[in-house]
Amino acid sequence: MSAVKKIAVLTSGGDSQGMNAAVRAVVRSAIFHGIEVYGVQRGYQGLLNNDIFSMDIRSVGDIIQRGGTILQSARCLEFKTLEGQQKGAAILRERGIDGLVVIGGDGSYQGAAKLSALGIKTMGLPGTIDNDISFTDYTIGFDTAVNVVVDAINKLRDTMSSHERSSVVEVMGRHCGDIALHAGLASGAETILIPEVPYDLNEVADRMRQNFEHGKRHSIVIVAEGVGRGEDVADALKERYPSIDPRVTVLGHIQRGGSPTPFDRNLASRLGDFAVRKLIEGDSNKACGVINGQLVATDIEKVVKTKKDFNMEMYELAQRLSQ
Ligand SMILES: Nc1ncnc2c1ncn2[C@@H]1O[C@H](COP(=O)(O)OP(=O)(O)O)[C@@H](O)[C@H]1O
Ligand SMILES: O=P(O)(O)OC[C@H]1O[C@](O)(COP(=O)(O)O)[C@@H](O)[C@@H]1O
Ligand SMILES: [Mg+2]
Repeated sequence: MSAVKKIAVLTSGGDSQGMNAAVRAVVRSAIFHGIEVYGVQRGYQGLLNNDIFSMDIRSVGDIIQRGGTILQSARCLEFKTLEGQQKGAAILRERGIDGLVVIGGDGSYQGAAKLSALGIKTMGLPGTIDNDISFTDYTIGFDTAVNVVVDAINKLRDTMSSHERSSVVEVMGRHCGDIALHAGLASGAETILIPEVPYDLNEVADRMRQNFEHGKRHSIVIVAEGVGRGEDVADALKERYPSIDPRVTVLGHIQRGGSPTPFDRNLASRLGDFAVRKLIEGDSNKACGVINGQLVATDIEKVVKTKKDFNMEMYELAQRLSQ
């Protein structure tokens, strides 16, 4: 006997590649288990607007390969208030919807926790490119975003080496350096500036000068947006070492677009199905993730309170290899 009869799914916060694959998995897994499933348009904003529609097997056809989210996403201030949350829970209850899968980041998770306290069974799926969610090794969209960054840096390397120039590349990651770190190691960047590790621009400039003196004619500096603007880092480096004259590239929202990698599609598919099975078992207020390849469900409060471990070993390796 399933603990839920009708469930809904929404995507919220910054979108990420693979959200569609997750929506597809939720819808098809629910239908497979004989549960009715609804889509909520535009995250919590759509919930408050009662923008909810019935979904079937075909409504998620031909989306596994598409970036963005067919359900669209939004940020909704009203939902941060108790009145907003009560209104959302009442709308779901009136429709007989007793379970909700929320695909989003830490903010969206907190909304899911509030709904759970109001009697709606909720499951969170980590949909964000930042990889800033604890109790999961990876978030849906992170792998694709890293691929976008590495692809861009490959292109930059071509022109930078032709002109013996340095490049400062600003990447996303509001409070988390994972995109910068993973893309930095994979693309052989000389310098990776991230919020988790303090840095000294004098040292960075000195290192670039030493490298130049030892025959290195171009270099890549990756700056996670959580550290500051790439433009400011470039100005500061030029001030300290005028002959560098770096060019700045801000990758911006390009990193949130494009077809999800097979890794992200598979992660999303596994997590979407897992969330539905957890709801069927009667579980609620959980964040679904994958740790060492195993699917796990952790209390949302614990997840939002815990800062994700930073991989210092990987950071040090990137430094050692980029002499
Ligand atoms: N503390 C909270 N309580 C209830 N809802 C919240 C809370 N924080 C965020 N939300 C909802 O989740 C939405 C997305 O959160 P946000 O932090 O912008 O993105 P993300 O989920 O990607 O971290 C917010 O616009 C809001 O509607
Ligand atoms: O889409 P916006 O509002 O410009 O937000 C940009 C932010 O969203 C992200 O892409 C993803 O962050 P969230 O998952 O928390 O929404 C960050 O890397 C970036 O700082
Ligand atoms: Mg967030």
